[in-house]
Amino acid sequence: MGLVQLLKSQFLCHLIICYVFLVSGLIINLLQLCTLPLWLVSKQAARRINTKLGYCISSQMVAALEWWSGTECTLYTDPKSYRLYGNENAIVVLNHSFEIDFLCGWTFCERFGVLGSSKVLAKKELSYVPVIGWMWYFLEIVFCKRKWEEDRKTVAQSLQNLQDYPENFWFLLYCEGTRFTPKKHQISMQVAESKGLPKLKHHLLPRTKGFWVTVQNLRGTVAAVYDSTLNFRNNETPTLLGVLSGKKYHADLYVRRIPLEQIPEHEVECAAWLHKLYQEKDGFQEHYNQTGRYPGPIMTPPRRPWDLLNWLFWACLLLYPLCLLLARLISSGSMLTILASVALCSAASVGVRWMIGQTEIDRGSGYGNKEVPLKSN
Ligand SMILES: CC/C=C\C/C=C\C/C=C\C/C=C\C/C=C\C/C=C\CCC(=O)SCCNC(=O)CCNC(=O)[C@H](O)C(C)(C)COP(=O)(O)OP(=O)(O)OC[C@H]1O[C@@H](n2cnc3c(N)ncnc32)[C@H](O)[C@@H]1OP(=O)(O)O
Ligand SMILES: CCCCCCCC/C=C\CCCCCCCC(=O)OC[C@@H](O)COP(=O)(O)O
Repeated sequence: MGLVQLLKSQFLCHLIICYVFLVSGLIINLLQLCTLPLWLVSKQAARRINTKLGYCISSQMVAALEWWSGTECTLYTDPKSYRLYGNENAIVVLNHSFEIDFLCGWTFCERFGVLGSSKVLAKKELSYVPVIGWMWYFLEIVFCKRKWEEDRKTVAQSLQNLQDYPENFWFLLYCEGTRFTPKKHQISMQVAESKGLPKLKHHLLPRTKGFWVTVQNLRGTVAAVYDSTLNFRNNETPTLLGVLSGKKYHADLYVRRIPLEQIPEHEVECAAWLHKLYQEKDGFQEHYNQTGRYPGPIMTPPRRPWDLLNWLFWACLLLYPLCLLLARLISSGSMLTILASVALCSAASVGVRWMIGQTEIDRGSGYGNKEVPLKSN
């Protein structure tokens, strides 16, 4: 192990990165809260400011992936479509099998300049996660309870609010609705069978209602669907803790741009279209597993310095007072103050570990885990 790699694996480095993320994140959450009165005066100005503030948080995680772990992200796509990425609104459909798939998604957002404004249809539970979840309120992220009867109105309403969004955005949709596990896969394939649909090997059966309602409500606002299929080289199962420890991964993303006009308007046809799309995606994954690559040319955008500069800015701002505080603490010689500080740091570490746990599949929800009474087709 080289010296740099040894440094990256040190717990102290992880503590510093997490400290900067947590404290800067809470400061930014507070600044976001301060923009509330502005929403009444100028909604568009408030939105623009919040995309910048949001960028300051999410780009720290991207910087950890790109600059700290040195993970490489390769994009397979056609050059004609490539020119449009970042210059139009789009719905992104992505497979949901990896703990850091969202982070790779964010990395591409960063490289195409839409990180601050990126959107997702997220489970409601994530809105309670400090820093990221709180940031999302101000970025108008669409939350769902994964209970269609409750979601149908709220999701449609939140989507309609995006119709006059002042910046280009990508709206991410994980149609599988939950992360891939062998058990969830087995159950969803039973559902596929009962519906007379072909079985998928690498994906869960997509949930179609969220896709349909998104397409319906963003018609005229977004130009295309970016069908995106992600995989990692060497059968890696990347984790956020791995990234934090400086482990380098290699992500491959295959993107096809599908103009929105090609997607059927009627719900049943739209659902059938999505099922067909997932059958094709399954084929791409099989192709990847056999050949180690996706079809088409490689058009990888280079990483930009802004995420790193943002992290360095916050690190300088927050590490200096921390060092001063530590020096005073030690020189004070008060055992009580030192113990109280250690307790506070431990509590913060446990908090961050819990946040990281939100990305871990083993700690994932039970959604899609229950056998459903099947109606035969
Ligand atoms: C150039 C570069 C391009 C791309 C770069 C890539 C990406 C970057 C883009 C943007 C980045 C932005 C942000 C990223 C940051 C962070 C993201 C983090 C995480 C958030 C992700 C989540 O939280 S995922 C979970 C929430 N989302 C979803 O669930 C979406 C999908 N779900 C739906 O659409 C659902 O329909 C629903 C949620 C709207 C409602 O769910 P509900 O369960 O109530 O209803 P359903 O109708 O779906 O269920 C009943 C029907 O389903 C059938 N069924 C039953 N069991 C199963 C089963 N196990 N599997 C499949 N189907 C099942 C059942 O039979 C019913 O069928 P019907 O035919 O009767 O409808
Ligand atoms: C600069 C580095 C900072 C390191 C510290 C980072 C601390 C982590 C902070 C926030 C973590 C929250 C990120 C939320 C994104 C999680 C995305 C996700 O994968 O959600 C799962 C959801 O789709 C489906 O859930 P289930 O599979 O049903 O369960």
